[in-house]
Amino acid sequence: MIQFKDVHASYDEALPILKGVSFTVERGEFVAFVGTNGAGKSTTMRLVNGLLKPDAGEVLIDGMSTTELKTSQLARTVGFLFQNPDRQICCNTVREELLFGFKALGLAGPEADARVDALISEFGFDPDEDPFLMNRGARQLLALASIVVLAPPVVVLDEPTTGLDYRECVKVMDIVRQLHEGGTTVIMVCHDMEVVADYASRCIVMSDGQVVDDGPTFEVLRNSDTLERASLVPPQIVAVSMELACAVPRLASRPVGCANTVEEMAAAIVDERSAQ
Ligand SMILES: Nc1ncnc2c1ncn2[C@@H]1O[C@H](COP(=O)(O)OP(=O)(O)OP(=O)(O)O)[C@@H](O)[C@H]1O
Repeated sequence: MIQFKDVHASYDEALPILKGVSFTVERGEFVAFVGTNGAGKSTTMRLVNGLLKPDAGEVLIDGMSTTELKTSQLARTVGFLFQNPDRQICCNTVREELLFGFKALGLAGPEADARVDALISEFGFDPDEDPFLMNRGARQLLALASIVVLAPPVVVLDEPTTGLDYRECVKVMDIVRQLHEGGTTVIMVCHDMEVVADYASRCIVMSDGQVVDDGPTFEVLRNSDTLERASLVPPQIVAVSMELACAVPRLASRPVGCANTVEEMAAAIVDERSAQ
């Protein structure tokens, strides 16, 4: 469980970045952090993995403050995918890259080798390929695989789909979904509201270093005040159903005015037509 209690944080104490952030993420949740550029989302992620410590307040991981936990202890609990995979990749071959985390944590050995080999075949990697010659999507997959292989109970993903085409995005996010279904807690910063809507069950909205909304994803993404306050554009189907409900008030309580997905909207339109 991850708990932020009235957390204040900065890179330079004269310029506060987080201004009293509080939330709790329970084991097994899939939470998306959204908000405008500079809202403090990545800073919040750096506090989760202990790269940054709070100026005031507390960040607790399973009840232990990150100021007391050693970096190596935190690294075993929280896997971190950087926004740019090139900040993470440092080895000359895919196999070495996947073994790197085990070596850094002092866990190299036959079991680690077996896990790496299994993952290489699962992801379809060439173990001898130079990661720096792989394309952007493949490097992102490798960076994600280097976390998955360590099986941390929590993964933090800072904009995992930025710079990926649709096919690569689905591939990366399907792996994240499988991780979550296997019991991993997922915390993700994401600017793509379609991805947020498709994968996260809870959404925390940040603006100017504070949490301005926190709740089930579609409740948050259908809240006009939140959307305006954090300059968010909802997923297209949500936008269409909200527009319909606004333009024709009787539709607000009908499925067509509440549809969140393509499937729900298609079924709602069929219902609406057969009710006429
Ligand atoms: N390493 C750093 N040193 C100094 N200031 C920083 C550093 N990283 C971020 N900041 C500043 O902290 C503020 C919050 O940045 P942060 O990256 O947390 O926001 P964000 O919500 O993740 O934005 P984005 O969506 O653009 O990544 C910004 O004003 C940013 O310039």
